[in-house]
Amino acid sequence: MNVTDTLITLAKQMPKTELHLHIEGTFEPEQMFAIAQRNKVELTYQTVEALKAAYQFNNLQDFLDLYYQGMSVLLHEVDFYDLTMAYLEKVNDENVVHVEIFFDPQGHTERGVPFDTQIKGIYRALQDAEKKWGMTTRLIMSFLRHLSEESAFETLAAAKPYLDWIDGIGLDSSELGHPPEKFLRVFQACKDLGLKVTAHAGEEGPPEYVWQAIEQIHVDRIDHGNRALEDEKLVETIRQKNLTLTVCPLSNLKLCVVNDMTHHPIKRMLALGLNATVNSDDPAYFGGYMNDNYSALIKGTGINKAELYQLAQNGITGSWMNKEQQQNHLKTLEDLFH
Ligand code: HPA
Ligand SMILES: [Zn+2]
Repeated sequence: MNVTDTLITLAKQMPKTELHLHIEGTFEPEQMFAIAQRNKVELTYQTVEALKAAYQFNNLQDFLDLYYQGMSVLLHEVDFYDLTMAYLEKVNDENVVHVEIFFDPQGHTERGVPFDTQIKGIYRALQDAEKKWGMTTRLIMSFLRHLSEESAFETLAAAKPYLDWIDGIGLDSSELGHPPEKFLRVFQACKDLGLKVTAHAGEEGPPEYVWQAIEQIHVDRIDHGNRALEDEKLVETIRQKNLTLTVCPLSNLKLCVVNDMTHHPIKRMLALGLNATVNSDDPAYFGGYMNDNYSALIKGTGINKAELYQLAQNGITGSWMNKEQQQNHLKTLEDLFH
């Protein structure tokens, strides 16, 4: 076997964590059509093939328009359960041992689907995965940044009875024009409740948005963070604070954040001492789950064995699983690599 194939095999075998995954972005067209039919909802696209053909994006907004359209067929608790379970089954087969899943409550409450319906379906699937496979899971409620801070506060109020099920808060959707500082007060309220905090920053938005996420929102993690590399002082700050970046290679390619996988900055991030991790973001839309993301990086950027090991380690140490579980997975990883 050549070096590339050996590394791809190793990437498949190693215990992996997924820290940046939107559950609504795992909606495979086949399942979307099946649930649409079950719920008697009309989709804009008539066939699975026509829908798949539309997955050509020039930027984040192009994708989001389809993403919100797709999730509109989710109406009942069982729909959220089925969606989540289908994803968990897939990644369990890929040796993913721990997942931290975002969901976008406002994408559903805005259409009249109650918060309770969504979270009950998602959480039941997470619990079943823990029972069935020993996978560990965390749930991250994300605010849509194109909506108001008031709407985020309403979402937090709806979540209050379920705080035991929610581990962290995220910030996603259209980044440009919606800086983190717009959500300063609501994130402070989340912190006061003891929730972890993360935010998408520096995917399309400027380094200034990453600064705001760190200095105003006081994030525990940064989702994407690609454009932080444009600012040396920011890189130094991220390193000093030991913040993890949840990087999404195939997403970056599909949304034209990078124009070619050979130009992906993940090797540079590692060389700069940043805690970069590999994640799939919205795998049904971007052409692949965890193993596909690792394969694409290995083929495109030529990451070596030491870098692959570092990425997997960062995924474990940057996760919100408990320390004992981290130690166990780090040991398994070490045994596999040495
Ligand atoms: O990649 C993303 N960026 C911002 N918002 C999102 N919502 C789902 N995926 C994304
Ligand atoms: Zn994302």
